[in-house]
Amino acid sequence: MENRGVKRGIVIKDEWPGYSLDLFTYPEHYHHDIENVYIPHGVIMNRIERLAHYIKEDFGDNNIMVLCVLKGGYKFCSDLVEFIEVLGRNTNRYLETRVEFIRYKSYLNDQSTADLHIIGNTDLSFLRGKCVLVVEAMVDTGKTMQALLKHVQTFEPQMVKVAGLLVKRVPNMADSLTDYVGFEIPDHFVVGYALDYNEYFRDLNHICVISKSGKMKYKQLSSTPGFYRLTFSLAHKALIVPLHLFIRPHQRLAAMLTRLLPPALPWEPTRTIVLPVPAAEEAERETQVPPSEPAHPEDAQVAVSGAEEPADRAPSSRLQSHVSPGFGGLFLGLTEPPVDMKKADGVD
Ligand SMILES: O=P(O)(O)OC[C@H]1O[C@H](OP(=O)(O)OP(=O)(O)O)[C@H](O)[C@@H]1O
Ligand SMILES: Nc1nc2[nH]cnc2c(=O)[nH]1
Repeated sequence: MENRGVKRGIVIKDEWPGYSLDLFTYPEHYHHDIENVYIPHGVIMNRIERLAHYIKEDFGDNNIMVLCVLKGGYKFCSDLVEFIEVLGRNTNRYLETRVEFIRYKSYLNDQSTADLHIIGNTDLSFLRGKCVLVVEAMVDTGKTMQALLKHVQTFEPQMVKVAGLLVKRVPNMADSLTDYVGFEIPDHFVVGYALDYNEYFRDLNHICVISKSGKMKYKQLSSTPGFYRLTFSLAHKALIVPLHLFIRPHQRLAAMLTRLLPPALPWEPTRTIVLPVPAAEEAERETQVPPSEPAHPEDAQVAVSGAEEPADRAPSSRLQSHVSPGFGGLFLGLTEPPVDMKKADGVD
């Protein structure tokens, strides 16, 4: 099979207006949140089938170690692997596929942030000596893919290829990172087919351009501005350390004073605490690349803005919101969770 079009994929021109929403079915609740159907689900599927052919040709008789980049890549990966397996069943050359996952996160709203996190297991030693296919839904600035490929190479795989469903046409475009491209698209923020905007729209089957009102509706405010956060954190440390040393032995007095003092400061940076991760869940621990702040910004956003917490987050990240110890507790260094939370977590 001729591999023309595989490096750039189907090139969608800047002028492409997408299809009118009236022509397709989609979840009704997103009616005002998307501009158009940019790439219909059927077209996505057919393109993926074609990519499966290219990949099968290139990998020859080598088994494929698939590394799926979550969360955005989960639908693409699932459909791509399915097509590769179907091809295998219909020929006398069946390739074994094994699928592993890695989760990267860097976007808040429609902006790439300075914090690029690997969430979960960072040990990819299962890649050693293997023919690896990295599967990613979107290559935009290329920051995620560059970091991932650097990390992957440290585990000395035999070969690494990258399948990107969408590659964005932006200045300093990252097209050299991908070997198999579904579509090259203009610089629009697209959602659907597992691509999200603050965790919304992953359940949309088509790829669509998000509307202005959709952005407004699901926007998350950045947590306390950096300046206040830094000042607060320094002041907090300067006061807490000496106070903690003196008052900590008098727990009862401290608790009583806490009840008398006013609740949290209006600009308190976070109402989220990180619970200790039990040994069995150690593999779920969160790591940052490069190391910066310990908590995931997304989690702070949700807690501060009071937005609905995505259902999938709480159990995996072991983060739970609770009413903070407030002004008094802050200055007295009381950071234990309230009684009801301790019960919920089985702490005596
Ligand atoms: O090329 P880049 O500019 O780095 O952007 C690409 C990344 O952005 C999205 O992930 P996101 O950080 O939103 O996390 P998610 O996959 O969990 O939605 C997408 O799924 C890619 O992984
Ligand atoms: N959902 C979504 N995530 C992205 N990450 C980088 N670019 C995009 C985009 O256009 N849409």
